[in-house]
Amino acid sequence: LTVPAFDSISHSQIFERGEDLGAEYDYIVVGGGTAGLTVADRLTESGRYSVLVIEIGRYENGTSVTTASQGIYGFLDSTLQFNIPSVPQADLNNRTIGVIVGKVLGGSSAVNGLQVMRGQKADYDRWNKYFGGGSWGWNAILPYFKKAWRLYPPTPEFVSTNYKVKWNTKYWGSVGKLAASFPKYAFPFQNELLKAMDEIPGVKFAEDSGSGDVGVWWHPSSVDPATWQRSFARPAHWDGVETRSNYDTLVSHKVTKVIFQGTTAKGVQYIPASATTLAGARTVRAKKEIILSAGTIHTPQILQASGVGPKALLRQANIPVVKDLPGVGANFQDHWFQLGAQYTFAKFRPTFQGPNDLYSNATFLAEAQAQFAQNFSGPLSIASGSAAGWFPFRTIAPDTYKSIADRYEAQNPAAYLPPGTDKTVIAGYQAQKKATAALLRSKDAATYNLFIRGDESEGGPVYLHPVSRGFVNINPADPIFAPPLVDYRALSNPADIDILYEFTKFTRKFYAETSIKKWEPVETAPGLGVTTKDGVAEYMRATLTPSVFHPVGTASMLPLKYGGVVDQKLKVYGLKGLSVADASVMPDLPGAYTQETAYVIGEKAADLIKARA
Ligand SMILES: Cc1cc2nc3c(=O)[nH]c(=O)nc-3n(C[C@H](O)[C@H](O)[C@H](O)COP(=O)(O)OP(=O)(O)OC[C@H]3O[C@@H](n4cnc5c(N)ncnc54)[C@H](O)[C@@H]3O)c2cc1C
Repeated sequence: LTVPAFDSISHSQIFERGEDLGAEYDYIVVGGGTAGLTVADRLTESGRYSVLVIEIGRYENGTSVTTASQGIYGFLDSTLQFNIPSVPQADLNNRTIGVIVGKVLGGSSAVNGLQVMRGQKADYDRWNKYFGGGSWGWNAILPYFKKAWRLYPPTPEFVSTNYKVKWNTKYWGSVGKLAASFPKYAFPFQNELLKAMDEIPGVKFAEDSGSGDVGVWWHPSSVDPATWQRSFARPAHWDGVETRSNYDTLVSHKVTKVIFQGTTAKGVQYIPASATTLAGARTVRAKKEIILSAGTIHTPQILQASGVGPKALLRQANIPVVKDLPGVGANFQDHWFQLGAQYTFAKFRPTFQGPNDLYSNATFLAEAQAQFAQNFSGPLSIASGSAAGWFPFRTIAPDTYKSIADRYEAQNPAAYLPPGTDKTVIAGYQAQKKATAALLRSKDAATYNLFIRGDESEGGPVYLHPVSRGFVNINPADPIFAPPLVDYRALSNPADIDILYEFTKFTRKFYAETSIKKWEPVETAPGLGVTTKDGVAEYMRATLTPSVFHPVGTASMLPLKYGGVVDQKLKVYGLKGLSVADASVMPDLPGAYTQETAYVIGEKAADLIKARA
């Protein structure tokens, strides 16, 4: 076997031809992404087990993945992503949304916006409660956050020049392979916005972005402070493991299905990523377990293509049923944005400059480049952001939150799910509905996120817990080669409109009634003329984007009676030798962006798998 010289970085043995692989490994990890590379690293550490990772994307270490500044270069390189057109969104004027996830060794962690944060304690405790207890609550998984991430505290200068910068190392480890570090600069107008947030009744600054609290916080980015390059799954969990002869990686190959003997997963079938037929398909066997880590969009596709999913769909696609599991592909969720309420500030200049000056002002950019070249300081030390507000629904809608939560809770759970939804999936939605209604009434879980950059124009909020539910299914006409059918079903539940109407009113109040008003905010969208709920709804239908690239939920960790796909040990129900470790197992969204949690799923999965080895 030859190891091609991909570049000077040493790493797991990498192959580009299926012919070069062994016939059998202890474990096969499908998808070398955020959680997948974490699992594979931990399983190979002891040398006791052999592991093969199969990744559809390529090995890439160019500037599009390594550049951390501005946090956009991975996103801008379309060769590193899937960009799947969604099903036209019936309640969004039939608009189609691009479903973007990573397709490269390192997965979405190689192309994401590098923002590092975790959900609230209440989120992880809720995941446990669906089972009536267990080992996924906040206290149980905090050690995995610490294991995964090493925090590099902000510089004294950053702390002294910015508003209420707080962090607490007790929520972080010091040995984790992933670096979480703070920029060395914040745009001064960001501080104006933060001061204004501090004036909102009931809002506090959290002691750390990882403390599991709501409020306002400064958060680090996944940036290695030694090089100021992106810290992600590949450098953290794959580079530097060249001494492990028990660890092989096949890139540029797509897993088409899991092969079963009865109900035991025995191996996988795979083809070159560019193949358009199964003519050259090969198989490789797993002695112990196959771990699906292909992400929320592709894990359900692989399960269904393998005969694990809702039986009616499988029959329609002529796929023999290995296990009728109605929850596979259901319960699809993402954070939403582009919710209107966008602002520019008439008095921004001449006092301030903002992130957009890096694109529009050559002198400003040249100065920033000189500062960055000197010691990684200045505006280019920022990835895509460093502070935001995370507010409970009752904070933003103190007069209406109860009635909105009550009305939502009283809904018939089947009324807003796709026709024909299995009764277990409906029961799961009912359980989630109860939990989400409680969340809407709670002080401890955020629903509204106002992400601020300190720019002349600021966008609207992010919606952290949409109640509409979508699905990701195989295309029955071509389960393997056609992209999956992704339907966000955004705004299919009218309770989302009730909630988003409150978002719009609150955002307006924030700009009109706090000290930020001195910079003369001007609402550019939807415009102050749009005041009624119907008017806001119409605007949402025309503009809302039902994704911030945080898809979850399509292989949910929920009880079987709630349409679950995996149990709390991440094993697929009713099958042997098959588990899932990626964002698809999150039963519902955390009230924060998802990468920290995806890594934690990988860390915990590895321990669970080793414990049953
Ligand atoms: C553009 C973008 C910006 C984001 N910004 C942020 C942010 O700033 N902060 C934050 O916290 N989160 C962010 N996220 C979300 C976060 O990165 C993801 O939640 C997380 O990385 C998902 O991890 P995963 O392991 O579930 O999937 P992934 O990391 O996506 O891994 C799945 C892997 O499986 C591979 N694969 C798929 N199908 C197959 C197949 N058939 N055979 C073989 N391999 C396959 C894929 O190529 C991929 O490498 C962002 C995501 C994106 C896409």
